[in-house]
Amino acid sequence: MGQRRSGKSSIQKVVFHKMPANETLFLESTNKIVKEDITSFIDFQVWDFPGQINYFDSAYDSNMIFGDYGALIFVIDAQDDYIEALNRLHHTVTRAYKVNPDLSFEVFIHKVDALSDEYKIDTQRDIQQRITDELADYDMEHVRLNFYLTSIYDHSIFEAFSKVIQKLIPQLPTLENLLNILCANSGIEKAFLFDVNSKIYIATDSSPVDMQSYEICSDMIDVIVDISEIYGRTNSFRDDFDQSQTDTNGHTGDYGTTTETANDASSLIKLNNGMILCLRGVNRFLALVCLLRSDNFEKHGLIDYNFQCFKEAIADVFELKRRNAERMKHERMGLIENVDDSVGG
Ligand SMILES: Nc1nc2c(ncn2[C@@H]2O[C@H](COP(=O)(O)OP(=O)(O)OP(=O)(O)O)[C@@H](O)[C@H]2O)c(=O)[nH]1
Repeated sequence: MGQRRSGKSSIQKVVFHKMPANETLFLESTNKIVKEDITSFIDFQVWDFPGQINYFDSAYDSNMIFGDYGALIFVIDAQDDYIEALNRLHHTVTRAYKVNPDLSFEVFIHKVDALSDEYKIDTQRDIQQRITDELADYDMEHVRLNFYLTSIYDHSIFEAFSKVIQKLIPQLPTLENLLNILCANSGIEKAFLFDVNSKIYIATDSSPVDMQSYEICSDMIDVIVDISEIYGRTNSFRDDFDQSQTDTNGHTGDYGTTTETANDASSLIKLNNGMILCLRGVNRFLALVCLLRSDNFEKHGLIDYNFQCFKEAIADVFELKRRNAERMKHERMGLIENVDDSVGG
């Protein structure tokens, strides 16, 4: 949500449709709610609310708008006067919180590409202060809002979206734990588990994320996708991530003739600062990208073995999730049958 022209549709197009940032200049204003299904390691929907609609109008049902959702992202154009946007944010938060207190509120202070570093920080501080004061005036200081400085012209929008999505993944602590174990036992400096389609990272190990490592790991996905689209046997690494195997060291892998090799996409890039970037396909949607010192890569047999264990553990985590979802579905159906029985009886 957010004011007109604040950049909502651009964010959606850049993150989920790979639209180059400068092409968003030609996007037309959205005039109805656009719902988009994202199919990935978890299935979710992204709704784009047109800025021109006043959804506080009694014609709109608050339960429908704020009801069953995980996160509300409010986009504020930092290059514009944001007082009106803050009023709207305040109304939105107070109304949404009443309907759905579990909703996480995420504020993207957007289009910061044109602002100096100092001005960015001042803007964030000002926005944060104003909205906190306003919420406090309405006895709502306990409602937590998270703030991000974003732009579609750099990686910040992917980083912010990653953090929003991570909060919606119940398995996050398990994934982080697995990454920590993998890093500690393989001499890996930093590891990210990426959703290949959107370049959102769904988990990372607990060492601090420095922007440079994140950017280079995220860029590696683009490089590999591009190379595989040109030289891979399948048409698209992204579409057929589980069927392709690329190796930038010169030899192309044996393309998934068996399911054993199906998820074995792998690639190595040696950087000239003595570090190695390593990508491994984990499943149809996910890839692990890690950064390690070249001396640690000498033990690559160990790394391969550890990685295999990691991959199996990830498969177990998602298999458990699938089985739980199925069990809940059956339980619900059982309940419905019971209700039918009792109604029929
Ligand atoms: N400089 C800069 N411009 C941006 C950024 N994101 C979006 N824009 C521009 O902002 C303008 C409006 O973007 P839209 O995505 O159409 O805005 P919207 O919020 O969806 O607007 P409505 O559909 O009217 O609600 C476009 O010209 C984009 O190119 C950004 O990060 N930086």
